Amino acid sequence: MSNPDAAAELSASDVIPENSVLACRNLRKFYIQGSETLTILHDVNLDIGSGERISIVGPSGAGKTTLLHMLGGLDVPSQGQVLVRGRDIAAMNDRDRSRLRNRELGFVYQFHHLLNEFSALENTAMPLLIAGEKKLKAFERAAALLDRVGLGHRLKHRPAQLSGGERQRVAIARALVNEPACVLLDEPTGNLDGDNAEAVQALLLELNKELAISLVIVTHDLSLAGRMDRVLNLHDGNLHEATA
Ligand SMILES: Nc1ncnc2c1ncn2[C@@H]1O[C@H](COP(=O)(O)OP(=O)(O)OP(=O)(O)O)[C@@H](O)[C@H]1O
Repeated sequence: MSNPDAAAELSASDVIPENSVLACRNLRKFYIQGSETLTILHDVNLDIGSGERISIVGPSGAGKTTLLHMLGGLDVPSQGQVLVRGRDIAAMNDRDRSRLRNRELGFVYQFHHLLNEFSALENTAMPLLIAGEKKLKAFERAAALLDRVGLGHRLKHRPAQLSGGERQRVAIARALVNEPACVLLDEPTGNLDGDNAEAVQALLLELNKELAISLVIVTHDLSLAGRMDRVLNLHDGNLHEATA
């Protein structure tokens, strides 16, 4: 039975909403450099609901990528919790963290990070193959997703044989292939020209609607940021709702 006194001691920020796919509580990140402590994130609290789209903006060096890496379990916080569907990814061992990351999260970076020696199809199927899915099923699902992002005619092309916009669409297909709850994107349009950036933005919004996948986008592109449900500004190590 739950203890009502213990529950009363919880502050509002301790409560994780029921539809939370990704949350952090009292997140801090600092680096010790000699006798100095460089604090990047002071006390960040965040809740991302199912299908919700948020963008994180802020000046260069504010700690946006640091925060994204922490939310995705790619880096560990100095203090605080990162909760993926209510489970603290920061407190897990490497193996459990990788598993949870592979199952629940997808990643898209400014530079596509595709493997040059593999085709678009193989790159897209990779997270499923790593998770132990059978080859045939992994390739079927990857082909369907590549078709969905408009690259059904480029399955066998390697990254060097694709345009920048096409490479980014492969990276998006790869991020979605394991049907994650949330995709974390770091400047997904930062390396694209206007038309390609616009096409990738539109694609992300369509996929978010279709698949109810939450999106967390770090960007300097205010047009992309403005198309999210919430825009959060990272400033002086804290997140603030940006006012329109
Ligand atoms: N390993 C490290 N040791 C010390 N300082 C670090 C380390 N990694 C990052 N930093 C510092 O943390 C700060 C935040 O970096 P981060 O890349 O998160 O910023 P950002 O907001 O994403 O910047 P940009 O918009 O330019 O990409 C920077 O000042 C950086 O120098």
